Amino acid sequence: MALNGKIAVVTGAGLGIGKAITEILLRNGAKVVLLDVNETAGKSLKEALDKQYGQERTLFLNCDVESEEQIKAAFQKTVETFGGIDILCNNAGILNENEWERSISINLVGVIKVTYLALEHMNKLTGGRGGVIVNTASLAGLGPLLSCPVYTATKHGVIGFTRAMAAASAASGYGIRFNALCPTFVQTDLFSAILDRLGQFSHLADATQKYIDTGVLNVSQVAECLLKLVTDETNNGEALMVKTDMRKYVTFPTITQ
Ligand SMILES: NC(=O)c1ccc[n+]([C@@H]2O[C@H](COP(=O)([O-])OP(=O)(O)OC[C@H]3O[C@@H](n4cnc5c(N)ncnc54)[C@H](O)[C@@H]3O)[C@@H](O)[C@H]2O)c1
Ligand SMILES: CCCCC[C@H](O)/C=C/C=C\C=C\C=C\[C@@H](O)[C@@H](O)CCCC(=O)O
Repeated sequence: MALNGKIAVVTGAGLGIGKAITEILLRNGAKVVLLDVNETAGKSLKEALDKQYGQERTLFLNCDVESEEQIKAAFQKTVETFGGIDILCNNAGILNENEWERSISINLVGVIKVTYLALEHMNKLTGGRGGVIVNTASLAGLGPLLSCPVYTATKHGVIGFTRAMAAASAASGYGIRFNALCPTFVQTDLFSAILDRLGQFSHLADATQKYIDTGVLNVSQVAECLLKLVTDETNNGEALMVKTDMRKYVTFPTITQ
């Protein structure tokens, strides 16, 4: 998929991995709608991007992925402004074992809500032009992160949802590819704040450090892998594992093996 003229929506675009995803999509020719609950971060990034790319290439909308109403309004505004949606990056997420229900609501339910509402605009069977949806999961979606069991569960759910949607889309003719991005630790605000977010598992901070010692990515390294999942049209139903020393498409058990 060439990105020139394509319309992308990125959730959690204001900071961290979402900001890097936004920037790499812009660099490669897409127009990007930035959705974030953090209005300050979103407006600040929009201001900076306007100077670099012009005001017409981006749109910032304050949107909480927990709110169906706000998501609907954001997609309506996106279609009114740019004419459609080709790429969706479900990136917004939190890590907070103290607020585990909210973690589920944002990391998993939010991905499902945004995906289902985007289908109304992207699905070829309902007048859309197809495209690609990439969900930011995590290495914790492939194996347990012992100090964050609910976060681990949300990311396992994101990968399962992504792979099932990829199969459903292919079998139904939606014209939409679905892929999951599974990075290890990445230097962002989420990562920096984790010692206060482990809740009843705070005693496992030292054990967690042993995982962290395997390496920490920068956001640009993650964005490069996102670009691959978006542009390589052979990628559907993939979970791309990203570590500091390797990238690998994960293989999963199948019903016949
Ligand atoms: N940092 C890591 O180590 C790491 C590793 C693998 C995967 N991830 C995942 O990457 C994604 C981005 O994380 P990050 O590290 O860039 O975090 P971050 O905290 O730096 O940025 C997350 C962004 O999402 C926004 N956001 C949070 N809740 C939201 C909501 N309800 N609605 C809309 N926007 C919301 C925040 O305002 C923020 O701008 C998350 O899904 C996270 O689970 C992070
Ligand atoms: C404490 C910071 C949390 C950041 C959250 C972010 O999503 C990063 C998670 C990073 C690592 C998770 C590691 C899990 C590792 C093991 O369970 C391992 O079995 C994973 C399986 C994949 C593999 O290494 O082959």
